[in-house]
Amino acid sequence: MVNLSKSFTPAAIFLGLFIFFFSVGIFLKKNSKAIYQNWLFIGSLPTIIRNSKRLLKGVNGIFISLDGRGSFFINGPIFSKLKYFVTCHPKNIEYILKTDFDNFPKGPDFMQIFDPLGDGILTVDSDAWKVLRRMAHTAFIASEFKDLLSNMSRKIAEEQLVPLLAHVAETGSIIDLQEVCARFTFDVNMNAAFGVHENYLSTELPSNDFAEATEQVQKALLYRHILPMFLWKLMRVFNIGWEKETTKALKIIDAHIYQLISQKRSDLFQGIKSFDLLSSHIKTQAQMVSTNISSLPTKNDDKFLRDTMFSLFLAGKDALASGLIWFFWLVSKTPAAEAKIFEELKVLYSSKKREPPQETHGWPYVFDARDLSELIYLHAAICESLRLYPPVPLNSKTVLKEVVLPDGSLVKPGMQIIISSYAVGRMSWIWGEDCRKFKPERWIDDDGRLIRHENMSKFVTFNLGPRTCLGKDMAFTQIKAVAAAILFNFHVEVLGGQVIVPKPAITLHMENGLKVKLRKRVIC
Ligand code: HEM
Repeated sequence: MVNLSKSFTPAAIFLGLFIFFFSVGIFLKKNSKAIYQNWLFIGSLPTIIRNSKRLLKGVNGIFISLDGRGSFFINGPIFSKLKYFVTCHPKNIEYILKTDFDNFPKGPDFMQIFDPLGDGILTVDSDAWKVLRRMAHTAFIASEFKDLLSNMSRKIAEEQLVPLLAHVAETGSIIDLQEVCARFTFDVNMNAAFGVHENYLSTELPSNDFAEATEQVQKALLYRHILPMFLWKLMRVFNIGWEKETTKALKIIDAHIYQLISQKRSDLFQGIKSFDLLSSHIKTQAQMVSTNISSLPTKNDDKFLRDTMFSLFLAGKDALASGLIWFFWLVSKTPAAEAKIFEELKVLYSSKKREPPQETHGWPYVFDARDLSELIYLHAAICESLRLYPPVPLNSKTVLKEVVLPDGSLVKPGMQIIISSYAVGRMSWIWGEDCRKFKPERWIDDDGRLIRHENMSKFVTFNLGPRTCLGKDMAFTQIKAVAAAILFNFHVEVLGGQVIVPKPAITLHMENGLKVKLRKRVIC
């Protein structure tokens, strides 16, 4: 079994500062009864650092103790800019993400933390974002792109995923399903973004420099969120710790992406047709430049394409892998839900079997993603798992103008707003007393139709408003394809005794992976 998560050691400078700040904090403790501790001078830095591994549960615990208030403030050190307003209140969230959208940009600090992504769609605000959003939207809604996605997910499931899992089942070995999902989404997103097939998911579980460099960058992004900016910038200047590793990783990433752009330009020049996101962006960029529609970020240079494509690639890859792994875990713990998903797939399988011309439907059977789009219970189960384990559990915004939010909280310029989608799904006053239960039925009405909580502010997994996730349809297509390929062909047995906890990261992964054994299913 390959384990991609290499250990990550914070630099000594960080430890030294932490011990110093923590001791001073004990001495100057302001309010020992506070649920979360705010220390004079150093604010909540020790608490944040100490709890960084359990940040989500910690924040969730605070919300539970606030008994329906849904918001709280938390201070950073006075010498830093860390002043947070944390909320899971649906009305606040709707106001911030939708109603008063322009007042809550991501802000310059976000851009600095995420500078490995350059001026891509995930980092920029205002006019620059609008141009990128338009370009990406054009690419995502193209029917050729949608076809590319369903054909490719079927191909990867048929030629890589199922053969790998069949091998695991035959040999009786144990596999980390989280790693399998990560490799699947890497291949899918390389195809979708760049139109290339890396074969990262294959029986040999090969290494891949680009995949590993990407993972390194994501780790750095997490620590940049936790530490004061001056500290990680200092580490970058002195080229130490994870900043040193990040610089190395970025060289690998840049070299690979620039090579892919150059190859794509040459293919397009030769008239070779492709419908991936890079091809679409190269074409739109050329049109915009030639018609002078906008000179903003659409300069005809490769740096623009590098930033755009790396951002799109990252936006999809990790969220998708995270969505998949929590889904499998929740389903494995809920046999009744698993049985209903299987029954639904069996009905679909039988209807396909009757269709002329007869195909050879022996084991394994891989569904066409387009056929899966109508399955109600599967869709509901995916929504339910995304509610409990939103792949992007925290979202941050800044404040331009002082404003009173719907719950009465006053937020001021300079404050950082943290929206906890993780907590939204776990509050009884939002989702009812059984909010912690995995219950796909809550998404289905009495007539057996899907309830579209997706459009309401209590389901913020894909964001709300103008910056709603552009890959939502793609996410459902891919999760359904993998769920059907695995659950229809295999019994998944999650090994007992595993500690399943979220890993500290920007996206919600499992700290220790998910070790499983597989058995072939008999389909009759
Ligand atoms: C289960 C899977 C996914 C979830 C839960 C998810 C969730 C989100 C969330 C919460 C945001 C807002 C982030 C922010 O404002 O900082 C976002 C933005 C975005 N997502 Fe997804 N995402 C998923 C999959 C995908 C996929 C497969 C793609 C395809 C590339 C994608 C593309 C994007 C893009 C381009 C944005 C930026 C939108 C903008 O700022 O205008 N996402 N997503």
